[in-house]
Amino acid sequence: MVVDINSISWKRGEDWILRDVSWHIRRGEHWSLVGLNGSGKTTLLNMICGYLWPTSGSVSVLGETFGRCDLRELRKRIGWVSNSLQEKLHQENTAKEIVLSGRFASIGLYDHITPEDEARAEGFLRLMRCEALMDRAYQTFSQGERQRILIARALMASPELLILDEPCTGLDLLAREQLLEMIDKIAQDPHGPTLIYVTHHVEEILPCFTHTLMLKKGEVFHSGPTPSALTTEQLTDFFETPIALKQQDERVWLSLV
Ligand SMILES: Nc1ncnc2c1ncn2[C@@H]1O[C@H](COP(=O)(O)OP(=O)(O)OP(=O)(O)O)[C@@H](O)[C@H]1O
Repeated sequence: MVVDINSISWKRGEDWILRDVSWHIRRGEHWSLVGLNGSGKTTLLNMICGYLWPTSGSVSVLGETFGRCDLRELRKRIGWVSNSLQEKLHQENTAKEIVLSGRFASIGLYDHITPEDEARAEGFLRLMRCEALMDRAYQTFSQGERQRILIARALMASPELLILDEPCTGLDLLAREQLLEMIDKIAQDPHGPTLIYVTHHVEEILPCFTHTLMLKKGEVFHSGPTPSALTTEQLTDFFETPIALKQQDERVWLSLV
């Protein structure tokens, strides 16, 4: 089991931020995590990475049960690509240095780099179609290029679980579709990580995301195979407004009715 979360709740003051959330992710599955602003997605991811502890319930990730494992070691096996990471990186580092730093989970490069590390970094930059950007400083990149470099950086650590936290935020249509194509390639790699793809936009849920967890006001609204989640009925209930749904290329496109 990649993620085994049983009935977790998290209370702050009088508010339940998460309530009775269970989530079971098996190897071979890739999940999308959908929720409106404030539904508890980031809180749930913080629990998976061991940065927050549930008030009740149990969390086990990659076979390690929280409370009985070394969280620092476990975190090395999990990649989390989020927009907040962008601000922490050294803006003057080149794309290649940023990717290489992922090998050591460091901000900046302090460790000894081997020719194999360099070759792997270049390979991931090629995979993310950034080979032409390798030697340019991070601060000069567009949002789409930054996201691709951050994903290459995360892959450098060979994570078993990779969380992509709203990677398409701020991307134009073309940049979004290009990034989704690359994410699809990562998902198709049988030796690649299990993916959790976090989004507000169901249009971004590719067919490679076999399962979907819909979180609403801190509770599981729906959890299961993606086709069972992305129906007119479910989405109308989820958004609390009538939704029209169009299927195209095994993706759904929404409009209000
Ligand atoms: N430490 C905290 N103390 C009190 N409330 C908190 C704390 N952390 C989060 N919350 C609240 O919990 C709710 C869920 O927050 P969370 O960031 O998990 O949502 P989210 O689904 O990631 O939202 P978004 O899509 O906007 O990023 C919000 O109402 C937030 O204000």
